[in-house]
Amino acid sequence: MIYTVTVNPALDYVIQLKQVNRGEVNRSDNCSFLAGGKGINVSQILNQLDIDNTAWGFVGGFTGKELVRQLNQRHIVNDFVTISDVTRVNVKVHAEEESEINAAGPNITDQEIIAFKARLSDLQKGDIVVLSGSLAPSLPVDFYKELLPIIKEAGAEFVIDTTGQALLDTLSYKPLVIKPNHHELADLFKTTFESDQEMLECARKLLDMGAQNVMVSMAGKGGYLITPKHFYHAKAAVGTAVNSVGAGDSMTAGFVGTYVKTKDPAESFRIGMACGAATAFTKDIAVKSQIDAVLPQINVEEIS
Ligand SMILES: Nc1ncnc2c1ncn2[C@@H]1O[C@H](COP(=O)(O)OP(=O)(O)O)[C@@H](O)[C@H]1O
Ligand SMILES: O=P(O)(O)OC[C@H]1O[C@](O)(COP(=O)(O)O)[C@@H](O)[C@@H]1O
Repeated sequence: MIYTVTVNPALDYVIQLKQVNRGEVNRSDNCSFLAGGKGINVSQILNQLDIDNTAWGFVGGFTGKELVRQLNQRHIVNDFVTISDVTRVNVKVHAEEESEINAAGPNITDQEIIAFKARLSDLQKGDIVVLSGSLAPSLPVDFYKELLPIIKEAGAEFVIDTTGQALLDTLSYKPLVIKPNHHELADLFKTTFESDQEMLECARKLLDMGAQNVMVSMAGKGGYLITPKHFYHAKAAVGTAVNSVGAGDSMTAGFVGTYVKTKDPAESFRIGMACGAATAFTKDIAVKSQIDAVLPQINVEEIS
C-alpha cells in the first residue's frame, strides 16, 4: 500500500481573469475551489495508474470538510486526522501571469499530532509513505524527520519531496527516491550549474548521502535519473504547457506507482516523466488517457 502524507493541505481558490490592475477593484471571469496539496496530487495520479493508496494528513473546519468531500468525489481513499482549526485556502490568480499566495496553515495541537502518529501503526513491510508539501507553522520543523524512524521500524520505505536542509536531514534514512528540480538541486549545494555534468555530480552526492534514487526534473528540458549503478536521461515530451501546478508531484507519483509494481527504476522514471508532462499539458492534474497519450514520446536512455 502507498500512503501519501499532506500535513498542510489546502483548498486552492483559483481565480481567472484577463488582467490584474493593482490597487483597483478587479472582477474575475471564473473561480473555483479545488482540493490541493502535494500529497493529494500524488494520490490523484496513483488513482489514475490504478495503484491502491490512502491519503493521510490533517483537515479541519468548513474548508477541510469541502476538501474531503472533493477527495471522496474523486474516489481518493483518505483517512485524515480532524483538527479543531481550519484548513488553509491558497489563492491562485491566473491572469496575464500566474501568481500564488499560499497561506501558512492551521494550528495543530499535540493531541492531533499524537493521533496522526497513531496512523503510522498501520504500516507494514513493503508499504511506501510519500511525504510532500509544506509543514503547518505549528508543527516542529523536523516533523518529517520525526516520522522516519517509525516508518523504517515498520519495514516501510519513504519518499520525500521537500527542499533545503529539511531534505538533507532525511537522507541518512535512505529515501527510496527524491526529486529535486534543477533549481532546488543547485540551492541544496549553494551553487549554479554551468553544465549538466556538474548537475549530475551534485545529484550523485545525494546518493552518497543516502538517497536510493535521485530524479532531477527540469520542466520542459526533461530529466535525469541517478541510481547507484546507472545514469539515465529522458527528453521532455513536446506539447503546450498550460499549467505549472503539480507536474513535479505527478512525476513523483508516476515513479512510485510504477516502482511498487515493477521494482524497475528506469521504467518508473519513464512513467514519471510522462505523468509530469501530462499534468503540465492540462489545466488540472492529468488523467489516465492524457498520461497514455504522452507516454510514447518518452524515451529513457542510459548515459555513461
Ligand atoms: N513544459 C513542459 N513540457 C514537457 N514536460 C514538462 C513540462 N513541465 C514539466 N514537465 C514534466 O514534468 C516533470 C516535472 O516538472 P518540473 O517543473 O521540473 O517539476 P516541479 O514542479 O517539481 O518543479 C518534468 O521532468 C517533465 O517530465
Ligand atoms: O505545501 P505548499 O508548498 O504550501 O504547497 C501547496 C500547494 O501545492 C500544490 O499542491 C501544488 O503546488 P506546486 O505548484 O508547487 O506543484 C497546490 O495545489 C497547493 O496549493
